[in-house]
Amino acid sequence: MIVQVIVDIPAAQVNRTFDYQVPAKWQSIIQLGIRVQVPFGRRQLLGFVVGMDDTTLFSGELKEITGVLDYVSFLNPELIELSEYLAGNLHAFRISVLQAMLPNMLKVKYENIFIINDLQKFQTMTLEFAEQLMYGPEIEFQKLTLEAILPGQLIKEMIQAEVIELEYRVLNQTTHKKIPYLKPLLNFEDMQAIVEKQGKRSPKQVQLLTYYLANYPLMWEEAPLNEVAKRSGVSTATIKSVIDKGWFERQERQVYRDPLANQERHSTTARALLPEQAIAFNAVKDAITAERNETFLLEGVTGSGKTEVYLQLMAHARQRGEAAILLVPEISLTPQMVARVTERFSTGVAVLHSGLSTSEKYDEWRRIIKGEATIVVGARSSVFAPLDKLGLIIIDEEHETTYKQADNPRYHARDVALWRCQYHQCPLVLGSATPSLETRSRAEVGRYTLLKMEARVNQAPLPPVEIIDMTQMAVRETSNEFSPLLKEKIRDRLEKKEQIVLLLNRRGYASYLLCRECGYVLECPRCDISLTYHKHDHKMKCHYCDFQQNIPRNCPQCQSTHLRTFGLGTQKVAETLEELYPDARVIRMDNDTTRRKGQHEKLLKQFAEEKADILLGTQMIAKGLDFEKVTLVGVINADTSLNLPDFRAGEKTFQLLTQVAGRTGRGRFAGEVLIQTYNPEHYVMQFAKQHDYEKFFYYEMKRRHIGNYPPYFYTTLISVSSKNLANAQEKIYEIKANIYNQQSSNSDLLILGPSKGPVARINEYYHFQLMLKYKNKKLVQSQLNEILTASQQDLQQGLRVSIDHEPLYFI
Ligand SMILES: Nc1ncnc2c1ncn2[C@@H]1O[C@H](COP(=O)(O)OP(=O)(O)OP(=O)(O)O)[C@@H](O)[C@H]1O
Ligand SMILES: [Zn+2]
Ligand SMILES: [Zn+2]
Repeated sequence: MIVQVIVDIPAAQVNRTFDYQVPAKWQSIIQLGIRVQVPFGRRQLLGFVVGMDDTTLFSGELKEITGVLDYVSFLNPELIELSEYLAGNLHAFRISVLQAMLPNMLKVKYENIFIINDLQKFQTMTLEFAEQLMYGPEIEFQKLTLEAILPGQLIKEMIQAEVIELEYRVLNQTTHKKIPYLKPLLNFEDMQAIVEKQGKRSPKQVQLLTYYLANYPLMWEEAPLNEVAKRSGVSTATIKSVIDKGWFERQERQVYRDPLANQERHSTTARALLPEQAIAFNAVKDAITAERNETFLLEGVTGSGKTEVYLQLMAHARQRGEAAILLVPEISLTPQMVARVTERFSTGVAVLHSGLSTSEKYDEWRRIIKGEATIVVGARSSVFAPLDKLGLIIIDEEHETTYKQADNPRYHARDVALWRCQYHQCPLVLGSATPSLETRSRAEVGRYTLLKMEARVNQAPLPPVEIIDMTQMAVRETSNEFSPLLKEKIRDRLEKKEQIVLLLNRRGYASYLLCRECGYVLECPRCDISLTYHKHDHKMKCHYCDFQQNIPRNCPQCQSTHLRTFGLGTQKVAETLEELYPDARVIRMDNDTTRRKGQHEKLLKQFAEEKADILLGTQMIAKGLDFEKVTLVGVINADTSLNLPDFRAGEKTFQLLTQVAGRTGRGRFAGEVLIQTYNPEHYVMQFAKQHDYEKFFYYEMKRRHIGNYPPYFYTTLISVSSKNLANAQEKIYEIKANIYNQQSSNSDLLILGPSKGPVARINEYYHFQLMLKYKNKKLVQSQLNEILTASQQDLQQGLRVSIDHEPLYFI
């Protein structure tokens, strides 16, 4: 048997498969996607099995693999095929793509252990090898495989029969969580007899036995020890004493860590769909039933009930025995969405997100692999969930930039989903109130099917939006950030005991330190950008490289003591609110207050329970929230994100404003929105005022057409960075010249730059970039391949070269 292996080094020379022989002892356990150890030159490397065959095209003598690392594969044949497609399409190394598909667990250091679940069976099955075999309740993986004491086939059989189980153990932490269980060893009559005999002695033990007798036969099998203690009202010491007496037995049981354990769950059932919901539901349902690969854009205004449509579609797929993936932008920001899914489906849901510990995440993946979870909810990387029978993928808030990975491999979850749905011949649903221009324009030309939901579930109109012209305000004298109208409306809602959401647009915005004498702005010594003031620890920090320093007493340039912080932070706004409305209860939500795990959920829960009047936050409060009592939304500064050097600045600002405006008027109470801006006439403000995504879309499309931007052109950003300014500069010009030489007379390829990145120097690295815009992917294919191939060599010369297709971030 011959295996094709991708070795674990991201480099052009090894960006292909290598063939190896498999010794007989391992042949029965080789599967696609498992990791093996192979000799490579003088080294031993890790690699992934991506193909199996009986023959090879290699003419020399093949080497043999030297070890097997997995018995369970986290990659199925589909994902292996996908990795090849993605690597080619993204100009990334195949190994980087494979790595991105795996749960983090397999990327950290770990040891492999077999747990023996059934000692008796294990002993019987391994009888003939008993002499060589040393083991306790666990057995080292190495013993069984690398030293090949047991035949692979036997190991496989024992795994299948669940006699043994493979566990990856990170450092010293157990991955399978165990909890103690208690099991009575006495029967009913014996227990009764003991209680009678004991009389007044050992009252606590009697209390425990009486509890068992009273609840017979409940919990007599075995029950969690802590639960027994709690219910019967005895201490764990008492339980220990009855175990010592031989009346009870203590057992260890493996449990899956439940990431949702601390949330209350009510169960819900499908609601009767409203007419627009029903039309959308039926269209997608038909595609699921017909096993048709069709992509739908579900363009539904905020509060139109998209989630209910998702839930019923997932239920339909499950009924047919198929799995479904629901992608959300960021799980910690959308606890309500996760709750809705788990409330609807009581079992078989896996929730994956970055907030989970490595082990928790691993548990969830194992449930997916074993087919125990067929509905997967998660952020970007969940699109790789190894489900075998996919019936549906849904991407909620499809316009969100978090769906694109910011570093290598720079994949977009939407492209991955398109590929997987085609593979499985199933539909893809892209949902949003404000779709990305790319998606909406594909619906325009019929490549995607457009489904619209224009009415809100509560049958109420979208809330009226008022634009407040901040240039008209006597700003200099009013010392705060609130216009008189916004102040008045806040007071009004506080009096009525209704709730308020206030957005501070922090995108592209920070507070900095300025000398009022000479105008000096404190900058990062390693990056060409000003340092940001952090109030909570009173430090100046760089947002690019983590540099930090104390606030200087004197200006480094003129020694003056007149240094002042400028700019608006949530902390400062919260202070102003406190001055203006001393009795109002304010929740502040930003990176500082939500750093700790679970903090998002906690703050949102407080707000939901009306333990606060005002929710003040950055963009993290803009989406997904569904609170009936919110009747006022205020945007404190709408403009900051408009001024970014990014052709999508208008689109992103419009999406943000529309999403946050949608947080009000969702229930029985009417809502209202105030947007403070210094650009009241700007088209983004005007269309946001009208809640008119469609008009915005056509207008923005015209601008993109004139500027030759996506979706009319494909874009690729090539960046070069180096500590040496001249080298970086030289390299970027060389790349440009190469592309230009081969394509000089082509009007379908435009090259912008080279230019310095928006921040010219980050962490001592100088950045230069080149933007390619083209109509046909073939135009640049070979040049991009060349750049990738050379990148390893460049790296050795201190040059980092990267290729980013359809960049969403400009750094
Ligand atoms: N068919 C229905 N009957 C009754 N209530 C419904 C129905 N569908 C949805 N709802 C309720 O309407 C509210 C709004 O729905 P949902 O949050 O799904 O809207 P959405 O379109 O996802 O909004 P957004 O884009 O603003 O997050 C929710 O409270 C939901 O429970
Ligand atoms: Zn810095
Ligand atoms: Zn100064």
